[in-house]
This record gives sequence, structure tokens and C-alpha cells, in this order.
Amino acid sequence: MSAPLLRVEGLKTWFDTPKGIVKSVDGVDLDVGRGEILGLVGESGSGKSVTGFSLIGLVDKPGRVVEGRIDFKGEDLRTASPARLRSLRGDRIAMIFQDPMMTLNPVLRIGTQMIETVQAHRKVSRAEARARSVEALGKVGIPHPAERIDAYPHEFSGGMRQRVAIAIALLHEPDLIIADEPTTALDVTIQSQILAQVQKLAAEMGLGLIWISHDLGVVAALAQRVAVMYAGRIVERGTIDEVLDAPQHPYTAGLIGSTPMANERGKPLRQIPGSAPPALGRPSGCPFRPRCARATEICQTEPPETLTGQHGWRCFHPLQTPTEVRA
Ligand SMILES: Nc1ncnc2c1ncn2[C@@H]1O[C@H](COP(=O)(O)OP(=O)(O)OP(=O)(O)O)[C@@H](O)[C@H]1O
Repeated sequence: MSAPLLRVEGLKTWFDTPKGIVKSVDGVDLDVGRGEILGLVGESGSGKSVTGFSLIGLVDKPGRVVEGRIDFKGEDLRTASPARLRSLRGDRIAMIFQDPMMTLNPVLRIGTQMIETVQAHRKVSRAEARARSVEALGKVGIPHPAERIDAYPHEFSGGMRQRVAIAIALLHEPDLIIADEPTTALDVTIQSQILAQVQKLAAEMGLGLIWISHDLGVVAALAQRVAVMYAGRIVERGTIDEVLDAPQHPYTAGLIGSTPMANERGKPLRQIPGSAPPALGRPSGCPFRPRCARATEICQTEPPETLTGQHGWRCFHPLQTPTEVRA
């Protein structure tokens, strides 16, 4: 198997706060290949966004990446200089945020901003930069892109604005895109149009894509593989089929049972009892144990073993069989 585009091992990102060290990301391993979409899913506060920011050197103080390796095409981004990371961010790696206005400047016409973006990294004429920008807008499904390029961000609907932000991310044909809940605020029909478009573009352009979401249904529809995050760690990973058909970690099974699209039709939705532990007050051993019906003594004393294999999980008492999961 060829080396993945991005391989992350043992990533830890902590925040020094007056109340103590918040271990937001506490040993994350993941990888993504070219043309592959990896869904990173978990409850609010599990550390998904901080993971995404850590990968591209965008964690601000009081946060810091304290440990781990971020191997991007053979280069360790954890030890890369701020200048190198800046240059990669504008070129080989792009990020798409939940709020497109994190990307778009409200006082500039879309075209002005896109042309500047192209010319910041490529020695091309204004006319060529404009042509590239129109093409990118067309690719993400903006109708009449040659005219719409002269509009301001506020002249677009929320869904169209997010498409523009995606077009900007695509401008340099990056190798990797990290998308942090970009369709969460949109209604489902717009969301599914954008997901279909992104899926097509990722395959056509051979992009590696990390799609961060709290919604397992979205990830199941979009991604080929999924990594499930809980309390700063990946607790299960595998292909969508492996994880959805035979989840091994009780948290994953709980997530499936409480997700309308992933749960079986006609079955009542189930809630995961309790709530995720605060980042400053995580229990010893397995952080999921206070919410877990399968927990035993060992879960209190030791953290579960590390992930191994393509379908891997971090649990002393995995579910083992699909029938047990659906019971
Ligand atoms: N600047 C900061 N200072 C202290 N703690 C922080 C800071 N930024 C994030 N955290 C903490 O890190 C943890 C993980 O946050 P993160 O935003 O990555 O979660 P998330 O899974 O993306 O959640 P959501 O879906 O709500 O965005 C949280 O407990 C959060 O409070």
C-alpha cells in the first residue's frame, strides 16, 4: 500500500489555563489518502476542531501541540517553521470553516478576493487568475459564475456563500482539505447538494479530505472511512461499513443508536446516558466508563489499549457482534 497523504500519530494538543491543563487532543492517530474522505466524528467538545487546527499549525496560545507526528507527504508539520506552514496553508492544504465568513471578506467582491488569492501563490496575469476563479466557482455549482464573481458575499445565500468558500479552498488544487462542519448550519437539501458536489470533486481531483462533523449521518453519506473521537482520543476507526455495521466501541454504538440517519428505520432513537466528561475533569482509565454499561474494574484503572488494524478500537470490552449492537 502506498504511503498515505497525511499520517498523524500520537498527536497531543493541550491548553494551559488558570484552572489547569486542558488536554483537548490527547493522543490522536489518523491517516488519509489521496482521493479519500475521512470523517472525524464525535460529540461537542471531543476535540475535533482542535485536531483540525493542530494539523495546520493554527492552534493559538494558550494552546500548544505537545507531542506527536504530523506526516504530510513525508514532511513532519509539527516541526515545520511558521513560514513553511503559512505557505503550505495557502497552497497544498486548505481549510473550510463552519462559517464561510471566516474565509470571505465582507467588503470585497468575491472576484477581487479570489484573484488576490490566486496571485498570492502563482505568477499569473489578472485575466488568468480571474478565469481560474470563474472555473472554481463553476465547479462548486455557482450558477452564472462569470457574472456572480463580481458580487459581494452578502449578495449570496448561506449555502452559496459556503460554496464560494469551498471554491476558494479549491483554487490551488490542494492535496488536502480539512473541513470543519461546513454544512452544519445549512438546511438538509442544500447540505446534501454540497456533499454530493464535494464527493465528486474529491474523487476527480484526487484530494484527501478530512470532514469534521458531529453528525454521523453526514459522515456516513460522504466519507469512505470514519474516525470516532471521544474525550480527546480516537476510540474507533474503520471503513464506514465496518464501523456502522459492526461497531465495537460502546460509544460508537451509542452514537449510531442516537443518529437518525444511521439508526435502523422504525427503531426508536436511543440516547447515550450522561454527558461527556469536562476536559479538566476526565475520569481515570477509560473516559467513557461512567456512561458505559459494560465497564468493569479494569476500565477504572487503565486506559484501553491503543488502536491497531484497519478497523481498530480502544476498549477492554468491545461489542464483538453486530447482533449484540442492534439488540
Ligand atoms: N483556547 C482554548 N482554551 C482552553 N480550552 C480550549 C480552547 N479551545 C478549545 N478548548 C477546549 O478543547 C476541547 C475540545 O474543543 P474542540 O473545539 O476541538 O471540540 P469539538 O469536538 O470541535 O466541539 P464542537 O463540535 O462543539 O466544535 C473543549 O473542551 C474546549 O473547551
